[in-house]
Amino acid sequence: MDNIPNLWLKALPALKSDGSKYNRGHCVVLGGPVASTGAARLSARAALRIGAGLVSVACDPSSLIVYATALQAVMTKPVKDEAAFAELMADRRITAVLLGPAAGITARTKAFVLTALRAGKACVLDADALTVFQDQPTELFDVIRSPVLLTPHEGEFSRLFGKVTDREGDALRAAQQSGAVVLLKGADTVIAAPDGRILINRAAPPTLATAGSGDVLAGFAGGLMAQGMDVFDAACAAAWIHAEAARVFGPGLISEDLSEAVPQVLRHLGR
Ligand SMILES: NC(=O)C1=CN([C@@H]2O[C@H](COP(=O)(O)OP(=O)(O)OC[C@H]3O[C@@H](n4cnc5c(N)ncnc54)[C@H](OP(=O)(O)O)[C@@H]3O)[C@@H](O)[C@H]2O)[C@@H](O)CC1
Ligand SMILES: Nc1ncnc2c1ncn2[C@@H]1O[C@H](COP(=O)(O)OP(=O)(O)O)[C@@H](O)[C@H]1O
Repeated sequence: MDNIPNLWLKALPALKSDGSKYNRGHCVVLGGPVASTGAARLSARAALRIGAGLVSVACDPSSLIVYATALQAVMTKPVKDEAAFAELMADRRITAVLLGPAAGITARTKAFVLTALRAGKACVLDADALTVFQDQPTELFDVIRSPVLLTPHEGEFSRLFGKVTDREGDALRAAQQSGAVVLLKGADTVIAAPDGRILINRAAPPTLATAGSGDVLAGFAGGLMAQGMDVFDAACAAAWIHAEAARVFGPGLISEDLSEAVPQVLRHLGR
């Protein structure tokens, strides 16, 4: 079935007139090292634009100066090691965590993913947060109990689940195997849930084939999940809004433009 707004529009977070930023959720994005901060910044801005009340980049103290200088509404949380990240994850006001964009294929990234999952957080795992489990994917699947969204492109998908031969069947099998919602990116994006739900986001503009657009998509999903949206609905809404933002912006799109087109897309959706 095609991914159309009527399928998730009622679940899209709506503002309460007497609400505060704390009612809109807090999304934490894991930041990469000092030379690779752009991807997490794109994700964090996307999470904020889609409506999360607070967004923080959790980063190593060695890269703090870059994030702190570059970010404005997005906050920073220095975390020097796994224990500090576990302490951050114990904050019940943090309602979603996004890990992976340019995080690094390192033991630290793997440990932080496992820590967020063991804390029971709603998580979006993208890019390096998937690749770090390529030698033993069951190490990841075994700790998935909370609402989790995996957002691989075909290269990342093949590292965890094997080569893609049938995009819909493979995404569904991956969701059932991992216990997570799987969003398999591509010109047509497949979103599959462990319970058998599956939608295809068709006809996204090819202008999305640009560096960092997947980081923005992960940020949209994380921002929606932080607001309490069901993980499958959040994945479908994020994929649709991502494509629509590209359509609205038109030619010459770079990843930075996607978040800036979100207000227009939300207005058209009646938000
Ligand atoms: N601004 C920033 O800071 C940005 C930082 N970024 C960060 O860079 C890091 C590396 O991420 P990455 O995705 O570029 O590389 P990687 O994980 O090696 O996989 C690529 C290999 O997989 C394969 N492949 C198959 N199908 C594919 C497909 N549909 N789309 C893409 N690849 C596909 C293909 O193999 P081939 O088919 O060529 O043999 C290809 O060689 C990661 O941390 C990411 O977050 C980026 O987000 C960009 C913006
Ligand atoms: N030809 C295309 N047409 C439509 N959408 C595309 C096309 N190529 C890629 N995309 C979309 O662009 C995004 C690319 O994400 P990803 O591969 O993770 O890139 P990055 O790592 O640079 O962020 C995905 O949402 C994917 O579905």
